[in-house]
Amino acid sequence: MSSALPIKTYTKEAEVAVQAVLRACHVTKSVQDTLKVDDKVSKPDKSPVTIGDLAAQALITLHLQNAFPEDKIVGEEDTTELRKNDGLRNKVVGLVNEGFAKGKLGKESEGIWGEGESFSEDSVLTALDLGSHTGGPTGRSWTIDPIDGTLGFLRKEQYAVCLALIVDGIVQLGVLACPNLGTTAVTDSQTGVLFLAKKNEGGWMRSLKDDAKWEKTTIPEHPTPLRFLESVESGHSAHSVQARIGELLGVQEGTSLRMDSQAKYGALGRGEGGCYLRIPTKYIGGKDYQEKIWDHASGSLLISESGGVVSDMHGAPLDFSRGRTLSANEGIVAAASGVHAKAVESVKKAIEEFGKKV
Ligand SMILES: Nc1ncnc2c1ncn2[C@@H]1O[C@H](COP(=O)(O)OS(=O)(=O)O)[C@@H](OP(=O)(O)O)[C@H]1O
Ligand SMILES: [Mg+2]
Ligand SMILES: [Mg+2]
Ligand SMILES: [Mg+2]
Repeated sequence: MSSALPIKTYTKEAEVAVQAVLRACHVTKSVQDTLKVDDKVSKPDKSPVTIGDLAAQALITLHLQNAFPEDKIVGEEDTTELRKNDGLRNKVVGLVNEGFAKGKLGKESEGIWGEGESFSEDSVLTALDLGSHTGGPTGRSWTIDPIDGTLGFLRKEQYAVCLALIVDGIVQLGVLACPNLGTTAVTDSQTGVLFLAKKNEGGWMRSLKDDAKWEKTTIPEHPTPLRFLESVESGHSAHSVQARIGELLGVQEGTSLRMDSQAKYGALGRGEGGCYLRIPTKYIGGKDYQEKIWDHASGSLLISESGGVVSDMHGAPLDFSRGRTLSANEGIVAAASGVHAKAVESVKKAIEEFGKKV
């Protein structure tokens, strides 16, 4: 198992969450290396889902179900595609069982729950169906994004396996694994990084590859050079507005770091960049979109626990108590403490310039 966890409360939850995410990464890594055309389908909203997303969510849920049977699950994926596609279903069940196969994970899995267990098709489907909980302001629920940045995963670029515990609407614990992120910089050799955050206790990271020591994550007050982090997909955030915000903030031209997934929060959390912007495309004529809680729970906690500030684009705190989406919020501004206020101000100015009042 992973080296002793650095936190004092919610330790069992963190241990189970880290184990589940490590197993899920084992599966997503092997899927990313060998993905075939028919291992991917389109969901009704036209976004892609792969056998890796489905297997990882089932596998994480099986861990949670075993350790915390009363807890609710808010997962991105469901069984719609699997129930109508035999080939996909068989592959996903096979992958879940590969994830649990004895010895597969090496030293890290020795003696942990589930090693060598085998799960039936029924238990895999039931586990995935558990993810349909509505969330909300009371009780304990886990939110899972089994592959965040599926488009990046398909391009063999950045993606993240994300799991967070929300108690009475507040994110208490976040685990974020970025299998293709360099350990010291976004651009270094890609060994993968595991991030952990616990409300009021801090943020940490360690290499995903080995059982390395946890190091604290910290965001300097004024990172230099100031760069901003943004999505790769132009359909997911308004790049043109973000470029203007960058100018207003004094970001040098050509220094934005584009990467898929909550890997952006991971990079920011350890001091790279300085400002993560997510301005909705509706401000440049795109469709309205509500952010999903699984896309921000782990990452936003990592930022606030590493000395940064996270809000929506108007400066309001993110409200995870509203259900499956951040329906009380619009867009995201996550930044170093010395940058955040000016970033929110610049958002307002840039949006006004783009002709829409906020
Ligand atoms: N229209 C629109 N606007 C904003 N956000 C959207 C939109 N459509 C999808 N999504 C969500 O974006 C998640 C991945 O986006 P990222 O910005 O992290 O990465 S990317 O570079 O855009 O791929 C992606 O997460 P995954 O589905 O887990 O890949 C979606 O939840
Ligand atoms: Mg998706
Ligand atoms: Mg996502
Ligand atoms: Mg996803």
